[in-house]
Amino acid sequence: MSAQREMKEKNHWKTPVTIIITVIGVIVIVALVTVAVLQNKPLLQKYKYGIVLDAGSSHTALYIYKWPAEKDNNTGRAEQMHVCKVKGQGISSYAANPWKAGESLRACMEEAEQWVPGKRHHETPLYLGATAGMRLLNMENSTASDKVFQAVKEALQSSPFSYQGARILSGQEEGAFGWVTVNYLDDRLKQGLETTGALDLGGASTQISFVSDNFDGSESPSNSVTFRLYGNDYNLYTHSFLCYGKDQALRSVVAHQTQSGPEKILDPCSNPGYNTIKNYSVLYDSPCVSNRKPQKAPASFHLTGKGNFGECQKIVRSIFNFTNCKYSHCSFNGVFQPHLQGAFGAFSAYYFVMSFLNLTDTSMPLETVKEKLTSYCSTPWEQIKQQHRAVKEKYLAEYCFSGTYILTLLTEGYNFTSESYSKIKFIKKIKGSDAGWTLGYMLNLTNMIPAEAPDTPPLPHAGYVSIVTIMAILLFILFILSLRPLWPRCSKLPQVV
Ligand SMILES: Nc1ccn([C@@H]2O[C@H](COP(=O)(O)OP(=O)(O)OP(=O)(O)O)[C@@H](O)[C@H]2O)c(=O)n1
Ligand SMILES: [Ca+2]
Repeated sequence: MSAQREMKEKNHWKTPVTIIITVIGVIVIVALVTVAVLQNKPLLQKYKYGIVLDAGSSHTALYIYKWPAEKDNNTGRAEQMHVCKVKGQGISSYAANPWKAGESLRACMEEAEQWVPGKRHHETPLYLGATAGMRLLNMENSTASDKVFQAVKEALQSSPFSYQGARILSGQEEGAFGWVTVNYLDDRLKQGLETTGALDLGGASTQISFVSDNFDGSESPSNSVTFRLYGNDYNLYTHSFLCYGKDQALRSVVAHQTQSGPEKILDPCSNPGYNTIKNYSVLYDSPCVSNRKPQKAPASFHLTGKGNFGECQKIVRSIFNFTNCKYSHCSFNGVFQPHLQGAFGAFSAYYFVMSFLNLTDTSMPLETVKEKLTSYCSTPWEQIKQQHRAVKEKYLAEYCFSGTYILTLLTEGYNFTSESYSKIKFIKKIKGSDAGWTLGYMLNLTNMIPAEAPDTPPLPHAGYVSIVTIMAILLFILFILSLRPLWPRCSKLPQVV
């Protein structure tokens, strides 16, 4: 008897009504989950591209960036895809042959055509930003600078990309966009984290940019740049020192030693045994030193290395003016600077020089840094050349000066102490992209960093799909239960009390 009842109870699950309900239910669940998955599935990754040419004083580099094409992809970050170093010197060096400045860019422009997919060429923005080399040329000879720009524009316009302009960046822009790059790549902006300061050392100018709690811009408005990024307000302190890039600073240091127009100098910033002949007119052919050209001087002078860090530092110090500060605090040359705050990323020549000298470890006490520089500077030139055969002689000859200059600029110019010095990181790249102003410049011009934080979906995609699936199954079970009165013989089922 009980076996018979059991059979019947089992059989009622096979009645047509229940079978139809089950089939419809399964179809509904499958449909719901499919819609949820398809609707929210990230589309096949497509990329957009952007190109920025960094026309620096010593060289030009072409950067290609790429980022996921979907606008609402909040996880996508623009990243460097490729960099092409333009052969030869910076565009300002072509003042006498402007068309050559345009020609010099062609090889990298052709390389860029290979990197960016053909169908994206016409929609890929192309920018050129020139920095301190062109600022100086523009000051010295604006006609020549205009001609260089004309040649450069023609070369860029003849490419298949969407040319958006070529211009000289102001020092503030150069500093601020370097800061944006560093903090964007570190994801500090999106997450509203404490920001990292940016230290950029170029050939002709140097920039310092950081956020300081006791800087609101009122004391020196020209050093203030404000941003609203991802819903956060930033009041950035930034300053660019023209003529304090490494090449122009070296000019000043040599100019300091040639004020009387001598035929030979014993230079403490060059290694012992280093010998070269320098031309007076070449040395003084820069607005950074031209007003100091000795009245009476031969055509050239002999420079012989002495290799003495202490003496070199004395001369380096002399190119900074530490008197006359009309503000509460100054760095040098009467320029306002608030108290240093937080961590700093130091890139471009800071990195080239300090990595060559094995001095990127900033936990090293400043005294040890000095000792290492003292030892490097006093190493004979022949020995240096033998130890670094792969390094260009031009760079090699300058590392004693460059190391001394960097240490002096940081500790005496910007007032980094042993404690704050340890918060500097000498960096070249962050997550595969070069630190520098170019990425920040492009992000700004393409409006890629929103002022307000984008609305993020409350759930990640997988969580969303799981919840929809569970809900659909629950709804189905409830639906089945609600049909209980229709179940044949259900009323005869034993009641659970
Ligand atoms: N491996 C390298 C590459 C470059 N340099 C030197 O580093 C300095 C700065 O280079 P860079 O940052 O590229 O300067 P620019 O952008 O050309 O100059 P600026 O920003 O002032 O326009 C130059 O003196 C260059 O000779 C170096 O010592 N070692
Ligand atoms: Ca630069």
